[in-house]
Amino acid sequence: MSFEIDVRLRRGATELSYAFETGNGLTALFGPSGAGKTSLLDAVAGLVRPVSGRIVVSGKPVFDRERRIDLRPEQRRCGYVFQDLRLFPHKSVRGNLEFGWKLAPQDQRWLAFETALEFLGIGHLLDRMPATLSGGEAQRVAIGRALLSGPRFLLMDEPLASVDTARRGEILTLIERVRDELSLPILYVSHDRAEVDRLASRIIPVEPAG
Ligand SMILES: Nc1ncnc2c1ncn2[C@@H]1O[C@H](COP(=O)(O)OP(=O)(O)OP(=O)(O)O)[C@@H](O)[C@H]1O
Repeated sequence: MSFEIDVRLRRGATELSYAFETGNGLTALFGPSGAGKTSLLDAVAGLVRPVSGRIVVSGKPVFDRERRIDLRPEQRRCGYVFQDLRLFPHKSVRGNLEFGWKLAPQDQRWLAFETALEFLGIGHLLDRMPATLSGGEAQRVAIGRALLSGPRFLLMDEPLASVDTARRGEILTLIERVRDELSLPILYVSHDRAEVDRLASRIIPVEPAG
């Protein structure tokens, strides 16, 4: 199993619950705005603490309320590509990538810096600042920063949201390569049915609470 999830979260007045297990590959969380997709990614990353339940990734419990397990985000080794990318605006592309790279202890790095540049096609962007990048370029840098942190699994929140239509195919192909060539378990959020049909080996519907 890649992700074994059975948790309840509280977000403001809203209670959200999720229960599913996934195999390898890319699992899509699919549902309307406000249904609780990002909240679940945040809980898997360790940024939101569930009120109860457990989250296991590739056999390792990262949260288990009953067993009092709650690993810190950096102990979970997750690569998170945020919906709004969150590149550091004051750092160059190189600086952003190096930030991811430095997060990983040496023995947990499985992707060389040069290989990441080649894989993502971003070598020519190293000295650019994030504000000067197109949506697709910024997305590739955000994926690079996540991969360079030596993750055991990836969380991707609407990675096509800030990419214009002309470039979507390019990023979709890149995500397929991440899925197939790096064999990392991926939890992927989208509300675009065609996108999840193309990418996902499993689709988990997330419905609004109540
Ligand atoms: N920090 C917060 N405080 C209070 N309520 C929150 C908070 N974050 C999210 N919520 C609420 O929790 C619910 C789930 O939000 P979440 O962002 O997880 O949904 P989503 O499915 O990812 O939506 P979208 O597709 O619009 O990103 C919503 O009702 C939202 O208003």
